[in-house]
Amino acid sequence: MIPVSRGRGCIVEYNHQTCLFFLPPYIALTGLLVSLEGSRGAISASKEDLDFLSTLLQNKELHSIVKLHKTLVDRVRDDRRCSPVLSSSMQISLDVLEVLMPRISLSDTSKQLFHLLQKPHIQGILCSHDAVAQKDYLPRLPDLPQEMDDDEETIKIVQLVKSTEPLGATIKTDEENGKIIIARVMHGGAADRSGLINVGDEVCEVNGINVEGKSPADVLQILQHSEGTITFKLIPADPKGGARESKMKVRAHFDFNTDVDPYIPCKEAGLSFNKREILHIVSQDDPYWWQARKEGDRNMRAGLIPSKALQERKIIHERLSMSDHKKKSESDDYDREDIATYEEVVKLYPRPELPRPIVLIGPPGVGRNELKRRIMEINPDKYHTPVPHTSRSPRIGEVNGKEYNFVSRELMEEQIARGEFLEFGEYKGNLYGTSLESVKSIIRSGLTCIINPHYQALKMLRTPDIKPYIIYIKPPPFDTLKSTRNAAFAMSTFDETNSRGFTDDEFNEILRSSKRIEFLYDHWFDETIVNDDFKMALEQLLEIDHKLKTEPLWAPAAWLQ
Ligand SMILES: Nc1ncnc2c1ncn2[C@@H]1O[C@H](COP(=O)(O)OP(=O)(O)OP(=O)(O)O)[C@@H](O)[C@H]1O
Repeated sequence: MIPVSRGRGCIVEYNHQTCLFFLPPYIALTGLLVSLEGSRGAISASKEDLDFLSTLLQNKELHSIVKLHKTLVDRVRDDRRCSPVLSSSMQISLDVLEVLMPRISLSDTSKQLFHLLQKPHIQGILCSHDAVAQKDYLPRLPDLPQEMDDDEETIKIVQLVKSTEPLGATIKTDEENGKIIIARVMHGGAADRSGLINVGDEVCEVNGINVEGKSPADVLQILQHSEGTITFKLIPADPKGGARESKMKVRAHFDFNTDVDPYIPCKEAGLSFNKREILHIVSQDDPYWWQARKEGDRNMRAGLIPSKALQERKIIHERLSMSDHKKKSESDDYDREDIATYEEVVKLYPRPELPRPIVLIGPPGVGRNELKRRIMEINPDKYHTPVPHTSRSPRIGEVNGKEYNFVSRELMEEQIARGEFLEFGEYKGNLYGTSLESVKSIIRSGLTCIINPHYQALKMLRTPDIKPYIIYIKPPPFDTLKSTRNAAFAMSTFDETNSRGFTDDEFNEILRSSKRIEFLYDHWFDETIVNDDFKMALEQLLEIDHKLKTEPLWAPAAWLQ
């Protein structure tokens, strides 16, 4: 008779006596081997089979697997050892990356760790760990009431302990049958964490009060007046399993105030935010109202925000009504193609070998050139600006590639037609321009490229192969603009000879043009510097550049795809 093992016990027929050992499986393996060797003569099997079995039972790998299995089984049994030590390993890894960033050049180990932590599969494991670890089943609830309806199979009774935290679910009247149903469950809220309340569940009773025929406002009143435990009697919707939380992060391109929004289905469930804030979209299940959290917000409950489609509709509607009220010339701006709502973003880590170029955008005359000139003067080995191209002939003393790249008019026209120039123009019969390739070659050289192109060049620059960091140089209000420029005897850039100060009309023109640039492009600005005090503006620019080289910063997700 060949020994057999069943489950964790082990039945061994040995000398026609049946013994039942409840031994750890790996010890049982040894027992089997002993019994096999001791009863070879009594077993009616070929020597070949017995040798095979004996070798198998001695196999080290088999012993290791059985041992591993036992360890896992023991751990799963022991609840305390299974609970996660933390649920924010992803955030910790990001913190570690930030700490490591300025130190990667110090040792190979920190460099290795820095690269390892950025690997998608490591981040994937950490994310999955946190998702599992964050499943919070607290608070512990009292026992369920004894009495149950006859049709108890279709009813579920959910008890939640009332706290200061909102329930995190909204209700509505079902249009077809007039019943109260769960309309939304906010991700991370108390209802969601309970895992017991789902969208579509029909509410029959709240704290023993039948809600049939009542309005959502009546039910809300019951909830507000209840103390301690809230008991819901629900008819479950089709159980489809909880929706998984999305990991999408977006930058908002508009302000949203839940208190003044006329369309939001439940103000209390809304999430107000400001333009440029980073939002973590946790659910897009509803076509009109997404659920989101603010990035870095410790409050785990998500709030309602308008979906991209809803916000686009709002913007189109606003533009149409504005253009109805304005003359054509005034409404031109509102024809801009971009309908900026949300942009998906990811954190972009600095790459010392490929520094991101700094692009200074602003109205002509605001001081971009002066800022660029001064930052290059302070650190000429670090910052470079592209050498422009021209079709004019070199003057005495001018060197090709230094003041200008001198090219023929035909070649420059061909390159312009192929879209290879960021910007170009004609002055006194000669073409001048900055090529995209000249920007790329500075990036490749490891230097920081700094440029101050016309704002129309932004579209061409904002691409994955350039990854620009766009800084908007904003003029201060009229009085400050005028007083700072006059005090510095600033030369007007509107005057071709550059030999006089700015006029009031020119200051107004700077402000007008800044409004237009903001309207058209402010969703692309990574940062804004108000150029009132020049020294402070320069300091801010240097700080931004330091941040750009040492910190992971949000950038369009499309750049990494
Ligand atoms: N904060 C400031 N305070 C005083 N003067 C300033 C300040 N910033 C710039 N200026 C002066 O304003 C003038 C115009 O600046 P600059 O040439 O840099 O403008 P710009 O934005 O490059 O305009 P353009 O694109 O038309 O050349 C210069 O004389 C500059 O020294």
